[in-house]
Amino acid sequence: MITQEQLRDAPKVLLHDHLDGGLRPETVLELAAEIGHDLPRTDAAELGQWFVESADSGSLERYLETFDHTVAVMQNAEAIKRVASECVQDLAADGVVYAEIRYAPEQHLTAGLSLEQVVDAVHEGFEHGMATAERPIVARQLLTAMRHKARSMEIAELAVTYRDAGVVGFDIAGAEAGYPPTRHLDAFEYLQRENAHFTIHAGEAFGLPSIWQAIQWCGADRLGHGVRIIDDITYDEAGLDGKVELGRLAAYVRDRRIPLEMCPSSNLQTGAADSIAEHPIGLLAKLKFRVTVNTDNRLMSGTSMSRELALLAEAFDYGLLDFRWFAINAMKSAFVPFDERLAIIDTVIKPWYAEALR
Ligand SMILES: O=c1[nH]cnc2c1ncn2[C@H]1C[C@H](O)[C@@H](CO)O1
Ligand SMILES: [Zn+2]
Repeated sequence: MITQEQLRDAPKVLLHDHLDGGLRPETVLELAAEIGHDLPRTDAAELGQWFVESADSGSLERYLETFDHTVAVMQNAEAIKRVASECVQDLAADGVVYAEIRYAPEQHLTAGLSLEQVVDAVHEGFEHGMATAERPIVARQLLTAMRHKARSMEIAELAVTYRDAGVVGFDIAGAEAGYPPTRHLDAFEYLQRENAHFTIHAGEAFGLPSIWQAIQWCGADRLGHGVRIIDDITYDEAGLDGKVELGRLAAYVRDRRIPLEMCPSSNLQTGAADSIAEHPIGLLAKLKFRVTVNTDNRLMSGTSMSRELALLAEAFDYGLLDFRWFAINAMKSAFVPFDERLAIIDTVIKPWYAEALR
């Protein structure tokens, strides 16, 4: 049995976490009071509960409505810096040693900040967070463009401009149905020409065509969620132990070792999966897809990396060897340069597990 302490201490790698989905409820309250923004609750614990319950909606569109409040309080540089710093501190306290944290700069301009000022504020917040965290952590930014809007090219250029200043990649997010990845093909083609990295939210609220486009048209390095790849896999009722056949797309994803940024709790809330035990991650991990475990939105799901691992351990009987595999999978899939990935694997992840598994 893994103890709570081991779960927290185990070095974890997080590739999919939204900055505007991970605020502390107390911070939302304080920042809202500063700018006179009305919130649905006035007590921190109740507000935290409200986010989880409202996000627990069964649809991605309704889940996303809760972000109106977090985005509203992240419109000035001081607020953004604070949120960014606290995010890094909270992840480090939970044993995350490497994190890529994403947000959409275009959503933080209503009080007059420029896109560059937003990225600078997050950068300063991350630097502060890393310097003050209770454990060592490396935090990097991914810049997201909203898929229903039309600023992806501009945001992709911003990601390239800031590639040596804490930004390691690009992403698109928001409602998936009706907004296919190819809508932003120019941005993805530009990034490929610039030798830049990107991931795409795909196969969460829409199925295989979204995943296929993300990979075969847009050239995504990784898939955000990607749970619906399960629709291209046939397996009998015996499920995990029976006969399994991969379709061409699923085989391609596995053959090419395309990382899946899986977020179990978030998927239950948006209706992408019915329970942790039935979540495709069980079968995908068993079939040795490049599976990684992530939080998506800690505030909306009331979760943390160690909680996600605990839920999986309970459902699939995972132990330290599985956690080690998830951490190494994720670190191999990170967007920082190869030597930096290897250094964290060799000097942080492997030594901790070697000791814990002794
Ligand atoms: O899981 C998600 N799917 C699609 N979009 C998402 C998800 N979680 C957060 N977002 C959106 C809402 C945020 O405001 C935006 C940028 O972080 O990304
Ligand atoms: Zn997400």
